[in-house]
Amino acid sequence: MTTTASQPLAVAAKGLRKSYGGKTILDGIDLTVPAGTIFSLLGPNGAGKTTTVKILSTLISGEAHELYVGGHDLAADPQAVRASIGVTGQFSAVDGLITGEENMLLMANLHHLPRSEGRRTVAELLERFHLTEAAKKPASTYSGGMKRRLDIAMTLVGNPRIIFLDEPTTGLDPRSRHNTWQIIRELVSGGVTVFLTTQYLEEADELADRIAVLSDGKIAAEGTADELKRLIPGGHVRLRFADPAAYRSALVALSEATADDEALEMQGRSDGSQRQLRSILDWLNASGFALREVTRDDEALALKIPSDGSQRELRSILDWLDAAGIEADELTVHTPDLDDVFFALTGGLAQPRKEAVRSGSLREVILSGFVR
Ligand SMILES: Nc1ncnc2c1ncn2[C@@H]1O[C@H](COP(=O)(O)OP(=O)(O)OP(=O)(O)O)[C@@H](O)[C@H]1O
Repeated sequence: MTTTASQPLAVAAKGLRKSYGGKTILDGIDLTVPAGTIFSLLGPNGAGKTTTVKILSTLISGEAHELYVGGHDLAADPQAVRASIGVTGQFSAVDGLITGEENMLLMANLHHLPRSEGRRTVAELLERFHLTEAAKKPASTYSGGMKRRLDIAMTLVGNPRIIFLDEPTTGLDPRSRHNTWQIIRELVSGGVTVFLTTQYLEEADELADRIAVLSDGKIAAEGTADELKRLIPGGHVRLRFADPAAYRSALVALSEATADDEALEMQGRSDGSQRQLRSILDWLNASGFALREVTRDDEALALKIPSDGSQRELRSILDWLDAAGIEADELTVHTPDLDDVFFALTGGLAQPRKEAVRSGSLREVILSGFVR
């Protein structure tokens, strides 16, 4: 299997391209999926997710500088790739006219499993996917969730090490969706690699070790859910004060830090020591902190400070509070959710922010007369 320095790779693609009639669908994308992990390809309708899955699972051809699946060179040995993967597409492979068990046995035949081994595997999988009771009923009588479970169970008959799940929970109710997530987690804990496409950001957030956002035929961003959330503005640290005096002190400390050194000297302020002010200014410089974007919530006695929530930034905020002798009663880190990331990266409209925080620059705060 292809490996990085640390881990074998289930999928390694470099410069993957696909065009239909002169229209570029995939514009040279790179994908790296370590074995035994869940990788999610996220993108809006028509982004090229299914096309990617189809190429990686040998259903259609694509061009690439390098394309390995399950350690096999896809161009040189597609048969070996097929033997190591399972695919569950958007459109179910389940035949409604025959029973669930018959659907499974058909798959066992397709995989040339000996009869007794086929029966044993099918019985085990039906049991594992809670379909034993319904096994003898026509699949057309199954609910959407049962059909999806049967579909995934059918994919597992050949014991694949890599599974491609193309939008596996589209159209499922929340309970069935959670059941499917549980199944996916169990698969991965058994060592299987899952390559998942989805339009549900929550799904990628829940399941994926790594996420790639596909937009306009390119990977717009890739990383863990947390890394992606830090890529876009919107993250902040919220400081809440129980004591109105402490809240005002924090505002005063910040407001003094907005004034430049000269102005401070001209003001001859006496309620903040030079050392304190210096430490605040140092902190602001060190953290690259955009002071004008601090917002306040007078009712909640809370300040919202833009931050990526990283350890470094949290430390500098705490250092600043210490240096200014201010004690906040609560410090919470808010990162944007994947919805924000998705809209920002795929060019959609940004979601309205969720918190109802009165905003205004600190200068506006001061000018409004709140801090005297
Ligand atoms: N056989 C084909 N011939 C021409 N164009 C195609 C073909 N298959 C896909 N496309 C086009 O390629 C683009 C990507 O399609 P694809 O199905 O990969 O997107 P997707 O990200 O899976 O979208 P969805 O979430 O809607 O399933 C779309 O514009 C689609 O119309």
